[in-house]
Formats: sequence, C-alpha cells, structure tokens
Amino acid sequence: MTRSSLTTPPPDASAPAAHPAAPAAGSSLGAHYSRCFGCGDDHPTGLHLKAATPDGVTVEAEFTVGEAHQGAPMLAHGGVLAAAMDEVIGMSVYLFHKPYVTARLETDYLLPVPVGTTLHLRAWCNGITGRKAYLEAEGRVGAPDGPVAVRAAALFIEVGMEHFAKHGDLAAIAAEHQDFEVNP
Ligand SMILES: CCCCCCCC/C=C\CCCCCCCC(=O)SCCNC(=O)CCNC(=O)[C@H](O)C(C)(C)COP(=O)(O)OP(=O)(O)OC[C@H]1O[C@@H](n2cnc3c(N)ncnc32)[C@H](O)[C@@H]1OP(=O)(O)O
Repeated sequence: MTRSSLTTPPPDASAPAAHPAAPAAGSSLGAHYSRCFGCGDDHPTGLHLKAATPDGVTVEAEFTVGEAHQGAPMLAHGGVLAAAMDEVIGMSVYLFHKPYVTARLETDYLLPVPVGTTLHLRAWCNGITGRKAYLEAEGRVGAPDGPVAVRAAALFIEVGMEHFAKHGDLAAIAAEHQDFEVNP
C-alpha cells in the first residue's frame, strides 16, 4: 500500500486489543443501519456488504459488484470501490465500541473489477492514539486469497454521539442499534 504519513500510525500508537464485548470469533456482523449504502438491506442499489469478524478485531466481508456500481461499461466505478473500503474499515473500527468517522481515505486501484465479480474484503487496525485510529483494508478478486484489486489506508477520528445527533438523525440509527454502547 502506498500510504501517506497521515494514515501511518505514529510510533506511540498502540495496537488495539479486542473489546470485552466484541462479537465472538466467527460472528456475522449485521447492518448498522438498514438504509446504509454500504451494508443496508433496504438500500435498493447499495453494496449489501456481508461481513463477519474472524477474531473480534478484524473484519472480513464480501461484496458482489452489480450493474448499479458501474463506471466504465461493465466495470466497477472507483468511487464505489472506495465506498466498499470505507464501509469495511468502518465496520472494523466499530468493533472497539466507540463511534468513529472517516477523516481520510487513501485508495490504490491495482486491477479493473468487472460487474459480477465478488470482492473479498478484509480490514484491520494498525494502531490507535488519542482520537485517531489508523486502519487498512484490501479487496481480493473471487476468493479470500485471490489477486488484490484494491487497497486502502484510512484515518478515522473518534467522535461523540452528539456528532450524529447534531449533523444527522441519531434517532434513526439508535432505533436499529439499541445495544450500541454510548459509554463503553
Ligand atoms: C446511535 C449511533 C451509533 C453510531 C455508530 C453505530 C455503529 C456503526 C457500525 C458500523 C458503521 C460502519 C460504516 C461506517 C461508514 C464509514 C464511515 C463514514 O463514511 S463516516 C462519513 C464520512 N466522514 C465524515 O462525515 C467526517 C466529516 N468530518 C468531521 O466531522 C470532522 O472533520 C472530524 C470529526 C473528522 C474531525 O473534526 P474535529 O473538530 O472533531 O477534530 P479536529 O481537531 O479537526 O481533528 C482531530 C485530529 O484529527 C486530525 N484530522 C482531522 N481530519 C484529518 C484529515 N482529513 N487528515 C489528517 N488528519 C486529520 C486533526 O489534524 C486533529 O489532529 P491533532 O489532534 O491536531 O493532532
């Protein structure tokens, strides 16, 4: 991954351990919001990412590129692939039971991805310091050990729940996420 200094953890960043209430190894992760473009079942043209955590600290997911995700004819749009990276990274950082938002997302595109391809995604955290979490993801074609088509590195920033209340619709998320811990 060609990563900038902004998404590279500083030496004092600590490697995250699984949160005590993290989902058990092998658990599926449901959608955090039914209308989310990345994971929501009720989004008509969304990515419908299906995710699980193998170990409580990383996320594995699948996304099949559909007609609605084209840029060039029958090839995935780069912005849609970046959205898939953002989503799987977002899912992985929420395993730490704190609300985070994307501040910076860097993406490398290595291979074109035709419509109909299933991308096998993986996201993990390289370190956390203060409010900053440094994360990475990759998307492989056709199988978990297939060729890498996309890589991403990201800086996510921890926010308070008031971020969602002030700028969005906290009630809509909370209604579907009643077990989310506000003070983990
Ligand atoms: C009931 C509710 C439950 C909610 C959770 C449910 C569970 C969900 C489960 C699963 C979800 C998975 C799916 C998620 C989807 C993917 C996530 C998205 O796409 S999020 C949308 C896109 N992102 C935004 O809309 C952010 C917009 N930006 C902001 O709001 C602000 O800029 C924010 C919060 C990022 C920072 O603002 P400041 O005022 O709080 O803080 P400042 O001081 O500016 O930054 C803090 C530090 O970070 C650095 N920083 C900020 N932005 C940076 C950047 N772009 N690049 C480098 N550094 C940056 C700054 O330089 C500063 O560093 P120094 O402390 O001084 O060292």
